[in-house]
Amino acid sequence: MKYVEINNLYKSFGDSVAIENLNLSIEKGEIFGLLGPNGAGKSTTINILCNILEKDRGSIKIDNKELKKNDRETKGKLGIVPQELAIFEDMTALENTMFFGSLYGLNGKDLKEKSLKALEFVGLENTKKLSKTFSGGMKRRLNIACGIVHNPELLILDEPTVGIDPQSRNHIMKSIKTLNTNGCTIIYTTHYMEEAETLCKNIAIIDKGKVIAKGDKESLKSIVSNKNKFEVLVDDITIISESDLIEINGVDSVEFKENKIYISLDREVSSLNKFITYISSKDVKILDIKSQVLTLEDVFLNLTGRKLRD
Ligand SMILES: Nc1ncnc2c1ncn2[C@@H]1O[C@H](COP(=O)(O)OP(=O)(O)OP(=O)(O)O)[C@@H](O)[C@H]1O
Repeated sequence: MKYVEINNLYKSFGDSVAIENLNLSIEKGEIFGLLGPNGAGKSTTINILCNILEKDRGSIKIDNKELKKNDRETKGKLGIVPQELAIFEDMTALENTMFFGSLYGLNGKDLKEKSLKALEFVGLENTKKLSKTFSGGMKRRLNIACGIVHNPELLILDEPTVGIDPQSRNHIMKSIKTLNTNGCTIIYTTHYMEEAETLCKNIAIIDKGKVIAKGDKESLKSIVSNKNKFEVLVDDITIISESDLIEINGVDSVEFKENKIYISLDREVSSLNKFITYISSKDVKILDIKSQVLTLEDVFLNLTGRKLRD
């Protein structure tokens, strides 16, 4: 079931077009990745989704309802974790989450309980200090707690891991997975393709305000190639026959160099197992396998001639 439907969304700032007839649909319960380089239009798209910015034209439906200004019911279903930290530095973590919870209409015991739960979720439940004393990663985690305090059905995260240490990054990635497992639909914008690969099932790659490719990871990669390539180091290559290998279903090409086999396999056929079984049957030891599996970076490079990150 579709939870978010964006049709022909258009937004310009003066002469500069930020979003040009963007179409996206996001399924209920998925983590959807919006991947693109700086200036691609990710923040503009999600700021329109959250009613922070007004669109020029196009339509947005959330949970089958056209998004309108000041729609309290839809607002209550959304949680936003903005790219710029939206926390009050002179308040504690709990004061922050309680403030944001109250904006969503929570109050009394419910507000305190949900605020504490959100802090526990991001691992900040025992922090009593003012937020200005927090590390960058802790501030980012608090930013997330403020966005989830009211248990949103749809959580939109705008580059939530920019400029933080690997430990906080891992914590955030894990939290997002758990939120999703608990039923929250998530839109995750990033220019880190590794994050999109790890978290998201479906991804839209945007560039210069346009969707240049969308689909699940495998279909995006098949834009570039439908082959996976491996470099396999063996202890004795002389026992192996190139013609036997090429006979294996799904093997596209084979090349021998010194004690290495360079093999290209059809992505749709699981032939790696058969290849390994063949090598083992010859009593040859595999010393190392290096995968040259395609990444979303390759897809972006192929489509635009540029890298995601300069
Ligand atoms: N308030 C604004 N006024 C003028 N131009 C803007 C404004 N906001 C965004 N833009 C322009 O719109 C385009 C899309 O910007 P946007 O911030 O949506 O990109 P992004 O993909 O989120 O990039 P980043 O990762 O750098 O935030 C850019 O060319 C940007 O300069």
